[in-house]
Amino acid sequence: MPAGHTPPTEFATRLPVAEARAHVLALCAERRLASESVALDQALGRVLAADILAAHDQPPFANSAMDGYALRGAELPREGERRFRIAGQMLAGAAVEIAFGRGECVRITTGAPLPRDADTVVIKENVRLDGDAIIVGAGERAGANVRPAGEDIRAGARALRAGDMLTPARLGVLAACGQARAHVARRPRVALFVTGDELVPPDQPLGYGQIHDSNRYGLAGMLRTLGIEPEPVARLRDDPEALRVALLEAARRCDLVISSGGVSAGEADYLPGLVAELGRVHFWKVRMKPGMPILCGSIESALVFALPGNPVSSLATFELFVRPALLALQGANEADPPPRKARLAAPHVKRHERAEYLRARLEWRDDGACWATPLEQQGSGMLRGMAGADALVALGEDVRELGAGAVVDILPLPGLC
Ligand SMILES: Nc1nc2c(c(=O)[nH]1)N[C@H]1C(S)=C(S)[C@@H](COP(=O)(O)OP(=O)(O)OC[C@H]3O[C@@H](n4cnc5c(N)ncnc54)[C@H](O)[C@@H]3O)O[C@H]1N2
Ligand code: MOO
Repeated sequence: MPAGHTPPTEFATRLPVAEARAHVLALCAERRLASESVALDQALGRVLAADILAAHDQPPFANSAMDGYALRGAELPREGERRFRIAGQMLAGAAVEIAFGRGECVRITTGAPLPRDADTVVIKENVRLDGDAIIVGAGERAGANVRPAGEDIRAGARALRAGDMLTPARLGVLAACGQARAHVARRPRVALFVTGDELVPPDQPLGYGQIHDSNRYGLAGMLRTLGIEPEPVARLRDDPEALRVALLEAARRCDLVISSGGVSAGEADYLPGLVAELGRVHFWKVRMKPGMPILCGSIESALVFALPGNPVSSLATFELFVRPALLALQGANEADPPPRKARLAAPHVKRHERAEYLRARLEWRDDGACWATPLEQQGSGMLRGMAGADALVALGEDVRELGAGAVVDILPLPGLC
Protein backbone atom coordinates (compact mmCIF):
# COMPACT_ATOMS: atom_id res chain seq x y z
CA MET A 1 0.00 0.00 0.00
CA PRO A 2 1.49 3.41 -0.88
CA ALA A 3 2.49 5.52 2.12
CA GLY A 4 -0.17 8.11 1.20
CA HIS A 5 -2.82 5.53 2.01
CA THR A 6 -1.37 4.49 5.37
CA PRO A 7 -3.60 6.29 7.82
CA PRO A 8 -1.65 7.59 10.80
CA THR A 9 -3.16 6.38 14.06
CA GLU A 10 -3.39 7.77 17.61
CA PHE A 11 -3.38 11.49 17.03
CA ALA A 12 -5.73 14.38 17.57
CA THR A 13 -7.75 15.50 14.59
CA ARG A 14 -10.11 18.32 13.64
CA LEU A 15 -8.88 20.43 16.56
CA PRO A 16 -10.16 23.94 17.25
CA VAL A 17 -7.54 26.55 16.30
CA ALA A 18 -6.82 27.62 19.90
CA GLU A 19 -6.23 24.04 21.00
CA ALA A 20 -3.94 23.34 18.05
CA ARG A 21 -1.93 26.51 18.77
CA ALA A 22 -1.62 25.63 22.44
CA HIS A 23 -0.39 22.18 21.44
CA VAL A 24 2.24 23.72 19.13
CA LEU A 25 3.46 26.11 21.84
CA ALA A 26 3.74 23.27 24.35
CA LEU A 27 5.78 21.23 21.86
CA CYS A 28 8.09 24.22 21.34
CA ALA A 29 8.52 24.78 25.08
CA GLU A 30 10.05 21.28 25.24
CA ARG A 31 12.42 22.12 22.40
CA ARG A 32 13.77 25.55 23.40
CA LEU A 33 16.92 26.32 21.42
CA ALA A 34 20.27 26.86 23.09
CA SER A 35 21.75 30.34 23.22
CA GLU A 36 24.81 31.85 21.61
CA SER A 37 26.65 35.14 21.76
CA VAL A 38 26.47 37.37 18.68
CA ALA A 39 27.85 40.80 17.82
CA LEU A 40 25.20 43.56 17.89
CA ASP A 41 25.55 43.99 14.13
CA GLN A 42 24.26 40.44 13.72
CA ALA A 43 21.57 40.61 16.40
CA LEU A 44 18.60 42.32 14.70
CA GLY A 45 15.50 40.11 15.00
CA ARG A 46 17.19 37.70 17.39
CA VAL A 47 15.61 36.82 20.76
CA LEU A 48 17.39 37.66 24.02
CA ALA A 49 18.27 34.60 26.09
CA ALA A 50 18.67 36.48 29.39
CA ASP A 51 17.59 39.73 31.07
CA ILE A 52 19.86 42.70 30.48
CA LEU A 53 20.67 44.57 33.70
CA ALA A 54 22.14 48.03 33.24
CA ALA A 55 25.73 48.15 34.48
CA HIS A 56 25.59 51.93 34.79
CA ASP A 57 23.12 54.79 34.71
CA GLN A 58 21.84 55.85 31.31
CA PRO A 59 22.62 58.63 30.72
CA PRO A 60 25.76 57.97 32.77
CA PHE A 61 26.00 61.60 33.97
CA ALA A 62 23.72 64.62 34.22
CA ASN A 63 24.00 66.50 30.95
CA SER A 64 22.55 69.30 28.92
CA ALA A 65 19.54 68.62 26.70
CA MET A 66 20.20 71.76 24.63
CA ASP A 67 22.96 74.05 23.36
CA GLY A 68 23.12 77.04 25.71
CA TYR A 69 24.50 78.23 29.03
CA ALA A 70 24.65 76.25 32.27
CA LEU A 71 24.10 78.20 35.46
CA ARG A 72 22.56 78.09 38.94
CA GLY A 73 18.77 78.25 38.65
CA ALA A 74 18.52 80.19 41.93
CA GLU A 75 20.35 83.09 40.24
CA LEU A 76 17.83 83.49 37.40
CA PRO A 77 16.11 86.91 37.41
CA ARG A 78 12.47 86.94 38.60
CA GLU A 79 12.01 90.17 36.67
CA GLY A 80 14.15 92.36 34.45
CA GLU A 81 17.47 90.98 33.23
CA ARG A 82 20.66 89.58 34.73
CA ARG A 83 24.21 89.38 33.45
CA PHE A 84 26.28 86.15 33.75
CA ARG A 85 30.00 86.14 32.93
CA ILE A 86 31.00 83.18 30.69
CA ALA A 87 33.60 81.32 32.79
CA GLY A 88 34.39 78.67 30.16
CA GLN A 89 32.83 76.12 27.90
CA MET A 90 31.87 72.46 28.05
CA LEU A 91 31.63 70.64 24.76
CA ALA A 92 30.16 67.13 24.54
CA GLY A 93 33.06 64.69 24.93
CA ALA A 94 35.48 67.20 26.52
CA ALA A 95 37.06 65.60 29.56
CA VAL A 96 37.38 68.76 31.66
CA GLU A 97 35.51 69.85 34.77
CA ILE A 98 34.79 73.57 34.83
CA ALA A 99 34.27 75.41 38.06
CA PHE A 100 32.32 78.66 38.00
CA GLY A 101 31.37 81.17 40.62
CA ARG A 102 28.35 83.29 41.52
CA GLY A 103 27.11 85.46 38.65
CA GLU A 104 28.86 83.20 36.17
CA CYS A 105 27.79 80.57 33.62
CA VAL A 106 29.38 77.98 31.34
CA ARG A 107 28.71 77.71 27.60
CA ILE A 108 27.52 74.14 27.03
CA THR A 109 26.52 71.91 24.12
CA THR A 110 23.85 69.22 23.97
CA GLY A 111 25.10 66.07 25.69
CA ALA A 112 27.98 67.75 27.56
CA PRO A 113 28.21 66.98 31.30
CA LEU A 114 26.55 69.59 33.44
CA PRO A 115 29.18 71.41 35.55
CA ARG A 116 28.91 70.33 39.20
CA ASP A 117 27.38 73.56 40.49
CA ALA A 118 24.91 74.03 37.63
CA ASP A 119 21.33 72.80 37.65
CA THR A 120 19.86 74.72 34.73
CA VAL A 121 20.57 75.36 31.05
CA VAL A 122 19.24 78.45 29.31
CA ILE A 123 19.09 77.88 25.56
CA LYS A 124 21.25 79.96 23.26
CA GLU A 125 18.29 81.49 21.48
CA ASN A 126 16.99 83.04 24.75
CA VAL A 127 20.11 85.03 25.70
CA ARG A 128 21.89 88.12 24.40
CA LEU A 129 25.67 88.05 24.11
CA ASP A 130 27.47 91.00 25.64
CA GLY A 131 31.25 90.68 25.34
CA ASP A 132 32.35 87.86 27.66
CA ALA A 133 28.90 87.68 29.25
CA ILE A 134 25.29 86.81 28.49
CA ILE A 135 22.16 88.71 29.42
CA VAL A 136 19.28 86.52 30.58
CA GLY A 137 15.74 87.86 30.89
CA ALA A 138 12.96 86.85 33.31
CA GLY A 139 10.82 83.83 32.46
CA GLU A 140 13.48 81.13 32.40
CA ARG A 141 12.72 78.08 34.54
CA ALA A 142 15.22 76.79 37.13
CA GLY A 143 16.13 73.16 36.39
CA ALA A 144 15.24 73.45 32.68
CA ASN A 145 17.00 71.52 29.90
CA VAL A 146 18.88 69.14 32.14
CA ARG A 147 18.88 65.34 31.70
CA PRO A 148 19.64 63.78 35.10
CA ALA A 149 21.91 60.73 35.32
CA GLY A 150 19.88 57.52 35.03
CA GLU A 151 16.68 59.27 33.88
CA ASP A 152 16.33 56.67 31.11
CA ILE A 153 17.73 53.56 32.80
CA ARG A 154 18.98 53.28 36.41
CA ALA A 155 22.15 51.27 37.12
CA GLY A 156 21.07 47.75 38.08
CA ALA A 157 17.59 48.06 36.54
CA ARG A 158 16.33 45.53 33.99
CA ALA A 159 16.82 47.29 30.67
CA LEU A 160 15.50 44.41 28.51
CA ARG A 161 13.76 41.13 29.29
CA ALA A 162 14.76 37.61 28.35
CA GLY A 163 12.56 36.76 25.36
CA ASP A 164 12.55 40.30 23.95
CA MET A 165 13.07 40.26 20.21
CA LEU A 166 15.85 42.65 19.27
CA THR A 167 14.33 45.56 17.40
CA PRO A 168 16.48 48.50 16.26
CA ALA A 169 15.66 50.44 19.45
CA ARG A 170 16.52 47.44 21.65
CA LEU A 171 19.87 47.07 19.89
CA GLY A 172 20.38 50.73 20.83
CA VAL A 173 19.60 49.93 24.48
CA LEU A 174 22.19 47.14 24.49
CA ALA A 175 24.81 49.42 23.00
CA ALA A 176 23.92 52.22 25.45
CA CYS A 177 24.40 49.72 28.28
CA GLY A 178 27.91 49.03 27.02
CA GLN A 179 27.19 45.58 25.56
CA ALA A 180 28.91 44.89 22.25
CA ARG A 181 27.46 41.39 22.04
CA ALA A 182 24.13 39.85 22.93
CA HIS A 183 23.21 36.45 24.29
CA VAL A 184 20.44 35.26 22.01
CA ALA A 185 18.67 32.05 21.12
CA ARG A 186 20.29 30.16 18.28
CA ARG A 187 18.45 30.78 15.02
CA PRO A 188 16.12 27.90 14.16
CA ARG A 189 17.34 25.76 11.27
CA VAL A 190 14.42 25.24 8.92
CA ALA A 191 13.99 23.00 5.87
CA LEU A 192 11.31 23.91 3.36
CA PHE A 193 9.91 21.18 1.07
CA VAL A 194 7.58 22.01 -1.74
CA THR A 195 5.80 18.96 -3.13
CA GLY A 196 3.61 18.59 -6.20
CA ASP A 197 4.32 17.06 -9.62
CA GLU A 198 2.31 19.86 -11.25
CA LEU A 199 4.81 22.51 -10.13
CA VAL A 200 7.45 24.15 -12.28
CA PRO A 201 9.76 27.02 -11.33
CA PRO A 202 8.61 30.50 -12.39
CA ASP A 203 11.32 30.75 -15.07
CA GLN A 204 10.06 27.69 -16.99
CA PRO A 205 7.17 27.55 -19.45
CA LEU A 206 4.00 25.78 -18.35
CA GLY A 207 3.02 22.47 -19.91
CA TYR A 208 -0.51 21.06 -19.80
CA GLY A 209 -1.76 20.83 -16.19
CA GLN A 210 1.27 22.58 -14.77
CA ILE A 211 1.43 25.68 -12.57
CA HIS A 212 4.28 27.79 -11.33
CA ASP A 213 5.47 27.00 -7.83
CA SER A 214 4.52 30.06 -5.80
CA ASN A 215 4.57 28.55 -2.30
CA ARG A 216 8.35 28.17 -2.31
CA TYR A 217 8.66 31.93 -2.60
CA GLY A 218 5.78 32.82 -0.31
CA LEU A 219 6.91 30.52 2.50
CA ALA A 220 10.60 31.35 2.13
CA GLY A 221 9.56 35.02 2.27
CA MET A 222 7.67 34.38 5.51
CA LEU A 223 10.78 32.74 6.98
CA ARG A 224 12.91 35.68 5.90
CA THR A 225 10.60 38.11 7.72
CA LEU A 226 11.86 36.26 10.83
CA GLY A 227 15.48 36.51 9.69
CA ILE A 228 15.57 32.79 8.86
CA GLU A 229 17.10 31.58 5.61
CA PRO A 230 15.64 28.17 4.70
CA GLU A 231 18.17 25.36 4.35
CA PRO A 232 18.48 24.25 0.73
CA VAL A 233 16.30 21.26 -0.15
CA ALA A 234 16.25 19.62 -3.59
CA ARG A 235 13.06 19.80 -5.68
CA LEU A 236 11.30 16.45 -5.23
CA ARG A 237 8.77 14.49 -7.25
CA ASP A 238 5.65 13.18 -5.48
CA ASP A 239 7.49 9.95 -4.79
CA PRO A 240 7.15 8.50 -1.28
CA GLU A 241 10.60 6.88 -1.33
CA ALA A 242 12.41 10.10 -2.25
CA LEU A 243 10.28 12.05 0.24
CA ARG A 244 11.00 9.58 3.05
CA VAL A 245 14.76 9.87 2.61
CA ALA A 246 14.65 13.65 2.27
CA LEU A 247 12.33 14.16 5.26
CA LEU A 248 14.47 12.05 7.56
CA GLU A 249 17.65 13.76 6.44
CA ALA A 250 16.08 17.23 6.91
CA ALA A 251 14.72 16.31 10.34
CA ARG A 252 18.21 15.28 11.47
CA ARG A 253 19.72 18.51 10.19
CA CYS A 254 17.01 20.98 11.21
CA ASP A 255 14.90 22.12 14.13
CA LEU A 256 11.79 22.50 12.03
CA VAL A 257 10.67 21.00 8.74
CA ILE A 258 7.97 22.66 6.65
CA SER A 259 6.33 21.02 3.68
CA SER A 260 3.77 22.42 1.31
CA GLY A 261 1.17 20.25 -0.41
CA GLY A 262 0.30 16.58 -0.32
CA VAL A 263 -1.38 16.68 3.08
CA SER A 264 -5.09 16.16 2.32
CA ALA A 265 -6.88 13.17 0.84
CA GLY A 266 -5.49 12.89 -2.71
CA GLU A 267 -3.82 9.80 -4.19
CA ALA A 268 -0.39 11.51 -4.01
CA ASP A 269 -0.85 12.98 -0.51
CA TYR A 270 1.97 11.09 1.17
CA LEU A 271 2.89 13.45 3.99
CA PRO A 272 0.61 12.20 6.80
CA GLY A 273 1.62 8.57 6.30
CA LEU A 274 5.30 9.43 6.08
CA VAL A 275 5.34 11.59 9.22
CA ALA A 276 3.50 8.84 11.10
CA GLU A 277 5.97 6.26 9.85
CA LEU A 278 9.13 8.28 10.52
CA GLY A 279 8.02 9.94 13.74
CA ARG A 280 4.77 11.04 15.25
CA VAL A 281 1.69 12.96 14.20
CA HIS A 282 0.63 15.38 16.96
CA PHE A 283 -2.46 16.56 15.16
CA TRP A 284 -3.86 16.50 11.64
CA LYS A 285 -6.60 18.87 10.51
CA VAL A 286 -7.71 21.99 12.31
CA ARG A 287 -11.22 23.42 12.19
CA MET A 288 -10.26 26.44 10.12
CA LYS A 289 -10.69 27.85 6.63
CA PRO A 290 -8.41 28.16 4.80
CA GLY A 291 -5.85 25.63 5.97
CA MET A 292 -7.95 22.80 7.35
CA PRO A 293 -5.62 19.90 6.37
CA ILE A 294 -2.55 21.21 8.26
CA LEU A 295 -0.57 18.52 10.05
CA CYS A 296 1.85 18.98 12.95
CA GLY A 297 4.18 16.16 13.84
CA SER A 298 7.72 15.42 14.82
CA ILE A 299 10.50 13.33 13.33
CA GLU A 300 13.33 12.68 15.78
CA SER A 301 13.72 16.01 17.59
CA ALA A 302 12.50 18.17 14.69
CA LEU A 303 9.00 19.60 14.57
CA VAL A 304 7.24 19.05 11.27
CA PHE A 305 4.53 21.23 9.78
CA ALA A 306 2.90 19.84 6.67
CA LEU A 307 1.06 22.83 5.26
CA PRO A 308 -1.75 22.56 2.72
CA GLY A 309 -0.73 23.26 -0.87
CA ASN A 310 -3.35 25.89 -1.69
CA PRO A 311 -1.23 29.05 -1.74
CA VAL A 312 -3.39 31.10 0.65
CA SER A 313 -3.79 28.11 2.98
CA SER A 314 -0.03 27.64 3.18
CA LEU A 315 0.59 31.29 4.09
CA ALA A 316 -2.32 31.50 6.54
CA THR A 317 -1.26 28.33 8.37
CA PHE A 318 2.31 29.64 8.47
CA GLU A 319 1.05 32.74 10.27
CA LEU A 320 -1.17 30.83 12.67
CA PHE A 321 1.16 27.98 13.59
CA VAL A 322 4.66 28.16 12.11
CA ARG A 323 5.49 31.77 13.02
CA PRO A 324 4.44 31.27 16.67
CA ALA A 325 6.41 28.01 16.72
CA LEU A 326 9.58 29.63 15.40
CA LEU A 327 9.26 32.43 17.94
CA ALA A 328 8.49 30.03 20.79
CA LEU A 329 11.49 27.81 19.94
CA GLN A 330 13.59 30.94 20.49
CA GLY A 331 11.74 31.75 23.73
CA ALA A 332 10.23 34.96 22.33
CA ASN A 333 7.75 36.85 24.50
CA GLU A 334 5.84 37.72 21.31
CA ALA A 335 5.18 34.06 20.38
CA ASP A 336 1.51 34.19 21.39
CA PRO A 337 0.40 37.83 21.43
CA PRO A 338 -3.15 38.72 22.45
CA PRO A 339 -5.39 39.25 19.41
CA ARG A 340 -5.71 42.75 18.05
CA LYS A 341 -9.10 44.21 17.31
CA ALA A 342 -10.67 46.01 14.38
CA ARG A 343 -14.16 46.87 13.15
CA LEU A 344 -15.54 45.01 10.19
CA ALA A 345 -16.22 47.51 7.39
CA ALA A 346 -18.86 45.39 5.62
CA PRO A 347 -21.36 42.78 6.80
CA HIS A 348 -20.22 39.18 6.53
CA VAL A 349 -22.06 35.86 6.49
CA LYS A 350 -20.18 32.66 7.33
CA ARG A 351 -21.91 29.53 6.15
CA HIS A 352 -19.66 26.85 7.64
CA GLU A 353 -18.69 25.65 11.08
CA ARG A 354 -14.94 26.15 10.88
CA ALA A 355 -13.13 29.24 12.13
CA GLU A 356 -12.47 31.56 9.20
CA TYR A 357 -9.52 33.79 8.37
CA LEU A 358 -10.65 36.43 5.90
CA ARG A 359 -8.09 38.35 3.90
CA ALA A 360 -8.69 42.03 4.64
CA ARG A 361 -7.30 45.47 4.12
CA LEU A 362 -6.91 47.69 7.18
CA GLU A 363 -7.63 51.38 7.36
CA TRP A 364 -7.43 53.76 10.32
CA ARG A 365 -10.35 56.13 10.02
CA ASP A 366 -11.03 59.51 11.59
CA ASP A 367 -13.05 57.84 14.37
CA GLY A 368 -9.71 56.47 15.65
CA ALA A 369 -10.71 52.86 14.99
CA CYS A 370 -9.04 50.39 12.69
CA TRP A 371 -11.49 49.13 10.04
CA ALA A 372 -11.03 45.84 8.20
CA THR A 373 -12.47 45.47 4.71
CA PRO A 374 -12.55 41.85 3.50
CA LEU A 375 -11.23 41.58 -0.04
CA GLU A 376 -13.23 40.04 -2.83
CA GLN A 377 -10.84 37.20 -3.58
CA GLN A 378 -11.40 34.85 -0.63
CA GLY A 379 -10.67 31.51 -2.35
CA SER A 380 -7.78 29.55 -0.83
CA GLY A 381 -6.11 29.46 -4.25
CA MET A 382 -6.50 33.22 -4.80
CA LEU A 383 -3.13 34.69 -4.04
CA ARG A 384 -4.17 38.15 -5.17
CA GLY A 385 -6.50 38.45 -2.17
CA MET A 386 -3.63 37.52 0.14
CA ALA A 387 -1.29 39.89 -1.67
CA GLY A 388 -3.70 42.80 -1.14
CA ALA A 389 -4.33 41.99 2.53
CA ASP A 390 -2.81 43.66 5.58
CA ALA A 391 -4.39 41.22 8.00
CA LEU A 392 -6.47 38.13 8.49
CA VAL A 393 -9.83 38.72 10.16
CA ALA A 394 -10.39 35.82 12.57
CA LEU A 395 -13.99 34.66 12.88
CA GLY A 396 -14.67 32.01 15.51
CA GLU A 397 -16.44 28.73 14.81
CA ASP A 398 -19.73 30.01 16.26
CA VAL A 399 -19.87 33.18 14.18
CA ARG A 400 -22.52 33.14 11.45
CA GLU A 401 -23.60 36.69 10.61
CA LEU A 402 -21.77 39.91 11.43
CA GLY A 403 -22.98 43.42 10.74
CA ALA A 404 -20.82 46.31 9.57
CA GLY A 405 -19.04 47.81 12.58
CA ALA A 406 -18.78 44.50 14.48
CA VAL A 407 -15.57 44.24 16.51
CA VAL A 408 -13.43 41.33 15.29
CA ASP A 409 -10.02 39.83 16.09
CA ILE A 410 -7.33 40.44 13.50
CA LEU A 411 -3.96 38.92 12.81
CA PRO A 412 -1.72 41.48 11.08
CA LEU A 413 0.30 40.06 8.19
CA PRO A 414 3.99 40.85 7.85
CA GLY A 415 4.70 43.60 5.37
CA LEU A 416 7.77 45.44 4.29
CA CYS A 417 7.21 48.35 6.64
N1 LIG B 1 -11.37 15.05 -0.86
C1 LIG B 1 -10.75 16.07 -0.29
N2 LIG B 1 -10.12 16.95 -1.05
C2 LIG B 1 -9.51 18.01 -0.50
C3 LIG B 1 -9.58 18.21 0.88
C4 LIG B 1 -10.22 17.23 1.68
O1 LIG B 1 -10.29 17.34 2.91
N3 LIG B 1 -10.80 16.18 1.04
N4 LIG B 1 -9.04 19.35 1.41
C5 LIG B 1 -9.00 20.48 0.53
C6 LIG B 1 -8.32 21.56 1.15
S1 LIG B 1 -9.19 22.42 2.32
C7 LIG B 1 -7.09 21.94 0.78
S2 LIG B 1 -6.37 23.32 1.51
C8 LIG B 1 -6.31 21.24 -0.23
C9 LIG B 1 -4.94 20.93 0.37
O2 LIG B 1 -4.39 19.92 -0.31
P1 LIG B 1 -2.89 19.44 -0.23
O3 LIG B 1 -2.21 20.01 0.92
O4 LIG B 1 -2.89 17.99 -0.36
O5 LIG B 1 -2.24 20.18 -1.45
P2 LIG B 1 -2.17 19.74 -2.96
O6 LIG B 1 -3.30 18.85 -3.28
O7 LIG B 1 -0.82 19.32 -3.21
O8 LIG B 1 -2.43 21.16 -3.62
C10 LIG B 1 -3.62 21.88 -3.41
C11 LIG B 1 -3.69 23.00 -4.46
O9 LIG B 1 -2.61 23.88 -4.29
C12 LIG B 1 -1.80 23.96 -5.46
N5 LIG B 1 -0.40 24.02 -5.05
C13 LIG B 1 0.27 23.06 -4.38
N6 LIG B 1 1.54 23.43 -4.19
C14 LIG B 1 1.68 24.63 -4.73
C15 LIG B 1 2.78 25.52 -4.89
N7 LIG B 1 3.99 25.22 -4.40
N8 LIG B 1 2.60 26.68 -5.53
C16 LIG B 1 1.38 26.99 -6.04
N9 LIG B 1 0.29 26.20 -5.93
C17 LIG B 1 0.44 25.02 -5.30
C18 LIG B 1 -2.07 22.68 -6.18
O10 LIG B 1 -1.79 22.75 -7.54
C19 LIG B 1 -3.55 22.48 -5.87
O11 LIG B 1 -4.33 23.27 -6.72
O12 LIG B 1 -6.95 20.05 -0.61
C20 LIG B 1 -8.36 20.14 -0.82
N10 LIG B 1 -8.84 18.91 -1.29
O1 MOO C 1 -8.82 24.67 3.99
MO1 MOO C 1 -8.43 24.64 2.40
O2 MOO C 1 -7.16 25.47 3.06
O3 MOO C 1 -9.88 25.63 2.34
O4 MOO C 1 -8.35 25.47 1.00
